[in-house]
Amino acid sequence: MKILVINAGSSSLKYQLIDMDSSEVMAKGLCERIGIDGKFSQTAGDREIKMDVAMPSHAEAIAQVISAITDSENGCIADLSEITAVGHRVLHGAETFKESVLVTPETMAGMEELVPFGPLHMPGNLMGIRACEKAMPGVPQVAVFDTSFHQTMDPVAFMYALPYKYYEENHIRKYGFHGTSHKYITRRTAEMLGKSSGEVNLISCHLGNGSSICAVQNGKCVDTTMGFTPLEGLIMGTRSGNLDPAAIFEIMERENLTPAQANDLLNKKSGFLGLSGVSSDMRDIDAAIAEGNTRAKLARDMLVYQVKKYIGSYLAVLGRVDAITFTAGVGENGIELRRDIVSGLEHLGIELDEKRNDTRRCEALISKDSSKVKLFVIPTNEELMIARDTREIVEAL
Ligand SMILES: Nc1ncnc2c1ncn2[C@@H]1O[C@H](COP(=O)(O)OP(=O)(O)O)[C@@H](O)[C@H]1O
Ligand SMILES: CC(=O)OP(=O)(O)O
Ligand SMILES: [Mg+2]
Repeated sequence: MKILVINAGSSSLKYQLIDMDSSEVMAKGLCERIGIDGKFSQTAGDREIKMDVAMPSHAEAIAQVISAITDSENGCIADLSEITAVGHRVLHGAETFKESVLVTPETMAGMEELVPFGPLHMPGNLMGIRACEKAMPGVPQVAVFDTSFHQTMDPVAFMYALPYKYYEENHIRKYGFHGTSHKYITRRTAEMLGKSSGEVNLISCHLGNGSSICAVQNGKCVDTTMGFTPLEGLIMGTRSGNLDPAAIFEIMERENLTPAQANDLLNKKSGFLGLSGVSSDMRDIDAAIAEGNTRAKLARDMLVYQVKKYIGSYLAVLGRVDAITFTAGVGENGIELRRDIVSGLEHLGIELDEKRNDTRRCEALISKDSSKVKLFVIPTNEELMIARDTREIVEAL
């Protein structure tokens, strides 16, 4: 069974074509700068494609993906009919979709209603589904939600202390995101500890362009840092993370901003980019720090401080913690960042092994043998999780 997995972001689209029988990733690629100019790359075995392609919307990106995987020279399948099903990452399931679902006219209508809950991601997610429907009519498609893994949170963790009617009537509450990644990290961490998922307590740190931390008890999410949207929690590439809402009312009044402009300010102009004035990208932040940029250093120090603070609070929530796992672009590559996050936590049984920590982008135990809490780096694999859910739903049809 060959499954195409589409992970559509606000301005990018990652994809993998996976042969589920052999677990082989037949092709893997990335469409970047959708809506700006358009850059495309794909690897299929030892064959590579890299080119500039105009991609005004996600529809052109999907067309490019299809053309690349079926390319006679550098592709990996002769015809689209080889694809059994398509799995899509969808940002927001809210309280409507607690688990992955088959895409039907009804579920599609339900997802349309959630666009206001995820204005940066949902339009691209849904456009990706529609474009695949058009290119592969009749091929089953499955939606896998970033929110699903967090559905096990208790109301004490997910409620906001707003007038209750906003929860009852408008479903305003914490949902949490990166759930597919946190679920994968939970499973892999359990495997590395020689435990079943249901036995493991961990703190999963997904630190990328978007970042979130998840507290997992007996394999289930009990709390997470992102909220109603992926804006809450940690400082991120362009997102502010937590702040006093009164601060934004003050700015809105002062600069006469509309709610949409304020949303844009917090989601796209804040975080590392807004603080440093340099970039949203951690590699650029590191380079700026090396040149003595104090605002870039402040942004990085804030991330370290905030992750440390959440680790402390989730240790309190969980009681026993078997492991802390780092994943995503910054978590997998940030050797010094990981060191700084866990330094000073030795009294809590968290002991980093500096030599083991000298690793990037591969699975590794990075704590000392004497460390009560094990520390791991595990590259995330959202695409594999999406493919597995897709197979399960399609096989049950
Ligand atoms: N070698 C590296 N060292 C430090 N940070 C890195 C490295 N490689 C990638 N990153 C950072 O990872 C982030 C992107 O993470 P990623 O998980 O790919 O993001 P997303 O999926 O949210 O787009 C960027 O800030 C990037 O700078
Ligand atoms: C939910 C979210 O923030 O996703 P990403 O990290 O891909 O931006
Ligand atoms: Mg990501």
